[in-house]
Amino acid sequence: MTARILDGKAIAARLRAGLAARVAALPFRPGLRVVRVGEDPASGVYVRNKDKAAREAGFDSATLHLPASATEAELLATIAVLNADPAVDGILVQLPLPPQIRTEAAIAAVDPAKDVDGFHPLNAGRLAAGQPGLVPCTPRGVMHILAEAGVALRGARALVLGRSQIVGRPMAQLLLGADCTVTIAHSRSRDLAAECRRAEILIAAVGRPGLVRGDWIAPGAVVVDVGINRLPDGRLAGDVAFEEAAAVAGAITPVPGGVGPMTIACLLENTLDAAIARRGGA
Ligand SMILES: NC(=O)C1=CN([C@@H]2O[C@H](COP(=O)(O)OP(=O)(O)OC[C@H]3O[C@@H](n4cnc5c(N)ncnc54)[C@H](OP(=O)(O)O)[C@@H]3O)[C@@H](O)[C@H]2O)C=CC1
Ligand SMILES: Nc1nc(=O)c2c([nH]1)NC[C@@H]1CN(c3ccc(C(=O)N[C@@H](CCC(=O)O)C(=O)O)cc3)C=[N+]21
Repeated sequence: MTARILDGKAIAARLRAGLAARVAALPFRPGLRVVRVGEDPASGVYVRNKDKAAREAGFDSATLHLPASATEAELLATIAVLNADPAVDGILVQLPLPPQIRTEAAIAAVDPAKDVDGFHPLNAGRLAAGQPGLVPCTPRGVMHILAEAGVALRGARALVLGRSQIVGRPMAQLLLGADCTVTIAHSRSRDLAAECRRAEILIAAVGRPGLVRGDWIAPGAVVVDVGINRLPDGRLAGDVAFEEAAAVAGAITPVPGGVGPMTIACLLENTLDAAIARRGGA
């Protein structure tokens, strides 16, 4: 048996085309601003891909670049200007930040109504409380992939590997909200392989290339690989050993071409949602 490949790149392209049509019908252009501090190399690709996708879909998109030596006060002042700018609907502060800046302070400074990353504690709290708000892009993208693949969520046993604020936790909240039976595993979990083998839906978000082996996967399971790891030879690899897993799973996302492009499409979706919530026009 060989797994169905869930083509995130194609799903993302369709999602972006739908967003572009909705943006074209608005009397204004939704505004997105990415704030980048310093030169984290992994962030470069992401920021460029995002800018291109945003412009193609008709968004007013720009990146503000502060030097690696910028102080926390300088970053907070930049965010305050964007919070006050009525043309700006979405603000994303690119992570990681240099060590002199507290990540929590930067996240908390963004107006929750413009927090298109969904990282602000108010939006994280809304998600945990089952209230509407801005949801982190990567987990939102995973939910789109599961929907497109026709995966039945109600009552399904889902395992989320990873408990970060930006991926694992919000992922688990969304699956719980969709009536999955959710387990969250992490670096202190006792028997990861056994936890994985119980899962009908397995979401890997750990940042360890090839950690999830083929014999950890239940036959027919749906495997979503969020991991994006740069190997020494320059290639990208997921958290799942793809060839082994694809021989056992029912469906699986590749890396690249899986969750990554969905993150960018959902950033645009969040920006459009934020723009409509702020200005009307739905
Ligand atoms: N596709 C996309 O668009 C995106 C992809 N990513 C990728 O997803 C991956 C995860 O990102 P992120 O959540 O930010 O990472 P973090 O490093 O913030 O979190 C990793 C999580 O995995 C757990 N973990 C680490 N090692 C192990 C292990 N050996 N066994 C079990 N659990 C482990 C950690 O446990 P503990 O809490 O105990 O430390 C932690 O909860 C990365 O590869 C990242 O590049 C991230 C964002 C977007
Ligand atoms: N505030 C903030 N929000 C983020 O959402 C955020 C961030 N900071 N910091 C960095 C991570 C990482 N991330 C990626 C998104 C898309 C791809 C992506 O499109 N990947 C392509 C491949 C790109 C390539 O070829 O390198 C793919 O998987 O097919 C990758 C990585 C968002 N992040």
